[in-house]
Amino acid sequence: MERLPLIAGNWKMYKTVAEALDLAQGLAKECQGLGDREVLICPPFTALKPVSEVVSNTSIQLGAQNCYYEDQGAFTGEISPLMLKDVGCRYVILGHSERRHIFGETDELINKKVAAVIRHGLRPILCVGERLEERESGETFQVVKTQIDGGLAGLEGKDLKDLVIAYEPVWAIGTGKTATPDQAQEVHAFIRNHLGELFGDTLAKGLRILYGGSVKPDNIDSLMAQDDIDGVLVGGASLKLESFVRIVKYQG
Ligand SMILES: O=C(CO)COP(=O)(O)O
Repeated sequence: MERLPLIAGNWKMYKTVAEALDLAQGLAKECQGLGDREVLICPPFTALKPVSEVVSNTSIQLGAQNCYYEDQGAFTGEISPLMLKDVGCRYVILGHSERRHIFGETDELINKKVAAVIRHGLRPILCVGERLEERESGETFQVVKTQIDGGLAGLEGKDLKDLVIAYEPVWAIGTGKTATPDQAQEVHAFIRNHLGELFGDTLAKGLRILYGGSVKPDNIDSLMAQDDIDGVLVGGASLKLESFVRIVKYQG
């Protein structure tokens, strides 16, 4: 099944509104006419609305980096899926390893967020990935399986047609150590196979699985050449116009 490649930038806690607008405007110009891939940017909450105005008439999609699972209420400091939709978001990154490990998010909490995002017609990007010590002790597949089973608990195949999974080995994030294309492909194939066991092969073959962790202009082409790598989730290299444009315009 044809899967439209998705090249996503996770801007993390970087960029003022003025800086975000500047980058979004540059990207809008550079990404014209790219019909065979989808480009997504995920700015911080404060820049979503202004950036949305820049990208709304372009092919660039807008996403958020997190959200809460209730629609509204006394949840100081939180943002709901409803609010994200209101400012033009189509995607929401959930369960990023920084949310799991710095902010203590559990599979159970992430599962509630995934369900809420789907309920509102937004597309979740569920992040999974092992830590270095887990890889070294041979637990990679088990960790990834547990995160997928936990994150998708209670959901049915019919809810998941717009689900995106991002495999981001924690040891490769922000470290300059990319998983080799073969290492990434091995885990992506495992994830697709496991999704097939849970929801059937037809669905699993249509879902996009992104790789994240030190994706750069010099490794994008070999990553995208792998059968089960359907796109990337880029941190550091998505913050500069030149490097992100090179990644968006991967050869393959
Ligand atoms: O966490 C990431 C994307 O979500 C990856 O970050 P880096 O590309 O900076 O390693």
